[in-house]
Amino acid sequence: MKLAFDGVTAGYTVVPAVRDVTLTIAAGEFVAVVGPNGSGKSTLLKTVYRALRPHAGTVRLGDTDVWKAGHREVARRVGVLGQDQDGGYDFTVREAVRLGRYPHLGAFDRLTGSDETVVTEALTRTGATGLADRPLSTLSDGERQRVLLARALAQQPGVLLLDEPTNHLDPAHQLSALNLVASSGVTVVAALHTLDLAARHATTIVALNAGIVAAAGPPAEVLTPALFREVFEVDGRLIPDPVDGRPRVLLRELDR
Ligand SMILES: Nc1ncnc2c1ncn2[C@@H]1O[C@H](COP(=O)(O)OP(=O)(O)OP(=O)(O)O)[C@@H](O)[C@H]1O
Repeated sequence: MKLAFDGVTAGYTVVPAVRDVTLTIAAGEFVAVVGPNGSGKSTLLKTVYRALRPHAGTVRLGDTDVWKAGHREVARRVGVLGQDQDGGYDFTVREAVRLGRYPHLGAFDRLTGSDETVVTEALTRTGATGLADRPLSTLSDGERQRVLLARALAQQPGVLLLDEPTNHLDPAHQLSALNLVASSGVTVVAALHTLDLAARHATTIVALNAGIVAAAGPPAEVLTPALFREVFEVDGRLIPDPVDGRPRVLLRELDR
């Protein structure tokens, strides 16, 4: 599903946290939103899942203005893996993942066999099958993050919003989680701090600096030495991976 921001300005006080963001994200793209702490990455995502109404501008999912559509319609189309989302601690893992199906059900509907198949598949794809009967409250941070990703996938959304989806994951699970969402065919917008993961997995990088889009485009066009210096205040460069040629990021402290 296509996602478009047109002149979006949003924030928590009179000072906007994101300013005049205009971006069109085609169906199936994997967009990594990168930027320093406080640059507005989470804020931009919140305008899509209706956690923060923009002061100005529109956010469109396909042809639907998300702030004019019903809450339920947006909840069906947008899957969210938020930052330190608790996910309902009294649930078992399987129950938590089942919640992903609820936006698709009517008020008195129950999950069907095909809903259960989707839940089982999401658990399998995220490597969480072995956790299915555990209470969510007993999981490690990384295990819980995988389960919440399973829930977002079980929702079969048109757009998947991921706010630092890998911050608790070990290296193998970081790579598998990003490969999984990249190959899902769903439009993905992920706020990522690890620039190497962003460069390797994203089709498009959006770099935010103090709430403004500093650059947007393919990794090799956006992640230039000048951008690393100006936006991230590091000495950075992109090099091809010696094994598969995909872009990798090398970072050093800036010589001042
Ligand atoms: N609930 C809030 N109330 C007031 N200000 C907020 C709130 N949430 C975020 N902000 C401010 O809005 C700005 C953008 O924050 P945001 O969380 O979008 O940044 P971010 O790029 O996701 O940061 P990080 O990399 O640290 O997670 C920051 O200046 C932040 O202090």
